[in-house]
Parts: sequence; structure tokens; C-alpha cells
Amino acid sequence: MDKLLIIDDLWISYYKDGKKAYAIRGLNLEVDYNQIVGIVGESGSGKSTLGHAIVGLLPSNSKVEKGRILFEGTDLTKINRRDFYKFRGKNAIFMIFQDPMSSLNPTMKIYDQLREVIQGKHSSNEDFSLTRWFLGNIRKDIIIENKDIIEALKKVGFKNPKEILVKYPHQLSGGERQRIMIAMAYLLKPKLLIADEPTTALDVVTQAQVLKMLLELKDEYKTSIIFISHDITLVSQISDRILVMYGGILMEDGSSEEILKNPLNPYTKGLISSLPIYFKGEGRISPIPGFPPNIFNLPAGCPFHPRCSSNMSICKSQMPKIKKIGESHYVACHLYG
Ligand SMILES: Nc1ncnc2c1ncn2[C@@H]1O[C@H](COP(=O)(O)OP(=O)(O)OP(=O)(O)O)[C@@H](O)[C@H]1O
Repeated sequence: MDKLLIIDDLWISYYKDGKKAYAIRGLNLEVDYNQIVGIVGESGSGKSTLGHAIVGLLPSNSKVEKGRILFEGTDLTKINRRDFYKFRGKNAIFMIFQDPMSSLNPTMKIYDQLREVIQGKHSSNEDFSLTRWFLGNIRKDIIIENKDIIEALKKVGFKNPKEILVKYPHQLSGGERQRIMIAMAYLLKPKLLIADEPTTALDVVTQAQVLKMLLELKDEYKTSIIFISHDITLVSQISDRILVMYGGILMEDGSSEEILKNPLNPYTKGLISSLPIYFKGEGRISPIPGFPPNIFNLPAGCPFHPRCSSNMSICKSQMPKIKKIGESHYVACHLYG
């Protein structure tokens, strides 16, 4: 079957104080139509950089050094920044950020915001629009009726949509703001939604509601979702497949079930055993010792080796290559050949 998204040997660097470092190193990823792919890893593993690269929102001090991001066959790394709007929004790619306040305009009421953000009329505020939801020129092809807006707000659980429409973002709770972002997705019906830690700031009940809405979006509009989170339990609740990242490389890739039941990479095992929900009652919950590396000071070899209890001498000098272990299970670790 044709793939919606193919990322092929992607390398992304950041420049700081005259130095260059890689946040993504040789990443491969495929997303099918109507599939939810979870990307999990600790802070600094490169998850957001990947999301921003897909929507063309990498900061100016970063560069795609190598590789391709093929969205329905078009290489997004070759798209001129000004033309990128064609690939964002309706029927294309949409991104929900961790902090919806950073994507919503604090000076606009929700109604104006839903209309204008969706139609890309952000010319009055260049700064805001360029960094976040600037969809380029006004999208004349996007016709959103008021009844569609009301319908979308109802779908994301607002009982009185008309009351919400006249509010400013600061008059809403974090969960309500995140639901506004999901309502935008309902209106745009993207083929690909990137949700970057969309539930981090929310309580458990609201988190569960947001996950349910994302699943409904997938079921109703066949939207594929890349769900980014540091929380492997959360990711497993929603994803068909999970990719584990560390130090800019892919450590493990497999079906959600396989990754949770049969994790192979010591890093994946560490992520799982540090979660209370998987704690089997023996010994203590064991967080991974140490901290993720700074990309400007990455160790040689496997980036995880300084924190890995199974490390061998080869791990200190050679980066492990990703290998197929099972039907849909891949791992990058010297323990597996
Ligand atoms: N604008 C930037 N300039 C320099 N380095 C950056 C920049 N943005 C990110 N980085 C570095 O790139 C690496 C990957 O960052 P990224 O935000 O993609 O990771 P992440 O897995 O999404 O982490 P988090 O969960 O904290 O958002 C980190 O080491 C980070 O410090």
C-alpha cells in the first residue's frame, strides 16, 4: 500500500555559538494512511525537531542536512518556505503543540481565531503567524460555514459552543484550549496530524478525553496521527505503532503491543520499568540513571551507552544500526548483532 509519509535517512542539525550538532541522525519512518504512530523518548531526543521538520517550522538556526520527507510523494524538504502553506491545514498536515497558548492568538476571540487561522489570514500579525499557524496566503478554497464551527466545537465536547466562540483564549482552561486545537483539526480534516505532547499540561481525566477525541478524528476522517510524548504508557493507549528515539536516533520500532510486551532495547526497557503502571512489585521502580545527553556533547557510539547497564566495549565506539528482529519489530542495539 502507498504510504502517506516516508522519512528517508533524515539528518537535522542546529547551529549554536559557531558550533553544529545533530538533533536527528539518519532517521527512517513510514506512516500509513489511517494509522497512529507514537514517538516516544525523553526530553532532548529529537521528537519535536522531527515534528517541526514535517510541518516546515524548523527554527532559522537549524538545517535539514540530508534526507527526504515525502508527503504523498512530494519531498517537503525541497519546498520553498513560502509555498509550504499548500501542505499545511486542509486535507494536508496540521500540528497541535504542547502549549495551545503558543498557537492561539491571545488578542482574538475564539470565533475569529477559528475562521482566520483556518483560512490563513494572519497577515496582521506576521510574527505570530510565521512562527505558528501561518498557512500562507488566504485559502480561498477553504469554506467554513458557521454551522461547521459549531458542529466541530460540539464534537470536542463543548456543550454551549456559542458561549465559547466569544471568549478569548485566556478565558479558557488548558484542556479547553487544547480542545479548540482539536476542533481546528475537525474543521481542516488533515490527512496527517502531528500532536506534540498535546496532553502534558492536562489532568488525567482531560488527558483521556483528548486521546479519545484524537481516536475519533482518526476513525471519522481517516486522519493519520503522529503522537509525540515522553510517556510510553500514554503513547501505547493510542498508537498502532511506537518508535522510540534517543539522542536523535531510532532505538526501537514496532507495534504498540510488541514494544510493551517484548521491549528489546535497554533504553525502551528503561522507559517502561520506570513507570509505576508496569511495576511488578519486585524491588523498586527503577528510573533510568543519569540524564539524556546534550546534542552538542554527544558520546561516541551508541548515545545511550553511558547510561546502559548492558553496555559492551563496541557500544562506546560504534553506533548501532537498526535491524529487523521480528515481523514488525526493529531494534538498534549491539546486543542484537
Ligand atoms: N533552536 C535550537 N537551537 C539549538 N539546539 C536546539 C534547538 N532546539 C532544540 N535543540 C536541541 O536539539 C535537541 C532535540 O530537541 P527536541 O526539542 O527536538 O527534543 P524533544 O525530544 O522534543 O524534547 P522535549 O520533549 O523536551 O521537547 C535537544 O538537545 C535540544 O537542546
